Amino acid sequence: MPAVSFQNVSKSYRTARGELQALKGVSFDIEPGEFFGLLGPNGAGKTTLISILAGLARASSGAVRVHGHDVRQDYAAARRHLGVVPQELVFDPFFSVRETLRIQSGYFGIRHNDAWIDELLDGLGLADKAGANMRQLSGGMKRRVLVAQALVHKPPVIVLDEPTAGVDVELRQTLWQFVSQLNRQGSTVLLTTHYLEEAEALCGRIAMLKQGQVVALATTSDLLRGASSNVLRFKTDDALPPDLAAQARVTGRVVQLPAQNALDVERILARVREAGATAEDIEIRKADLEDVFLEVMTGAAASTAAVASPLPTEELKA
Ligand SMILES: Nc1ncnc2c1ncn2[C@@H]1O[C@H](COP(=O)(O)OP(=O)(O)OP(=O)(O)O)[C@@H](O)[C@H]1O
Repeated sequence: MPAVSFQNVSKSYRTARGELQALKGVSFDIEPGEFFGLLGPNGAGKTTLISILAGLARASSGAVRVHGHDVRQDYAAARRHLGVVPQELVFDPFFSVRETLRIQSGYFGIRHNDAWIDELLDGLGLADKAGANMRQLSGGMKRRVLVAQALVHKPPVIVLDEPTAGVDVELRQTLWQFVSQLNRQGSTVLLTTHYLEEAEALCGRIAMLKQGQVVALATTSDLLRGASSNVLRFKTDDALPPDLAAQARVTGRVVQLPAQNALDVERILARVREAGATAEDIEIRKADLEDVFLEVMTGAAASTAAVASPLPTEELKA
């Protein structure tokens, strides 16, 4: 039985400008023990999908199950199997860290949870803050408590919605060490993030959402293999010819272009020279998840076999 199952999930919102379809028939399963990444640009529908999974929003149609429990018909059982770390920090400022975690345990009917609470505090680098009031904690510390709070009932499925947005390197490392350890011990992890480096390092399988639809669903290594295998990187102050500009990832002076082989590299550099531009600091590197993501989002990867797409190519290009 899958740990999480999304079956043909659609969601529309009524807005002042009419109906907005945030999710359009999303289907995929996450198996127990997977570290699964859900990626997509702003507005793709990631938070909507997670809100439906957590029972905070209702799907317009389709079904979502957690360890076989329907999130609507069998809400309490589904919720018990889930530990959701939300994006936003909301706490009662008057309780201490330990009290906050005891209260949360109480919501799940768990008493005498201090041994596990201590393990959580230790694992998340919060041991010396157990007695501190929530209002005395820094933003990063509060975020750690949010993670601990989601895990008080030892849920088999951990859902992290952009847990590292705006947090420092130390917290990221603590968080990933702890979550990876829980994953190695059998927990299923569903992660949404805009940090593609983190997703590449952590996730075994990835789904990419675009405008409410799954446009790629494959193991991380298959996604990387399916991408243009190399990237040509150089710096320039000059304008690129329009055909190259359309494919390029440009950050300030740095231009990055997919290049399969040496012939591609020569062809691109010749085109740059012909356009009267000068390329400096030329490098060739292996494609990473960010390159794959950009290829998928611009439709270029729709034809690559390794990107197991549930949609026909025509739909992807539309
Ligand atoms: N309560 C709501 N009412 C109306 N429209 C909404 C509501 N919540 C989300 N949307 C719209 O649904 C679409 C999907 O939004 P969602 O927040 O799920 O995207 P996301 O992938 O999580 O984006 P981000 O990366 O910015 O968090 C967007 O167009 C958004 O404006």
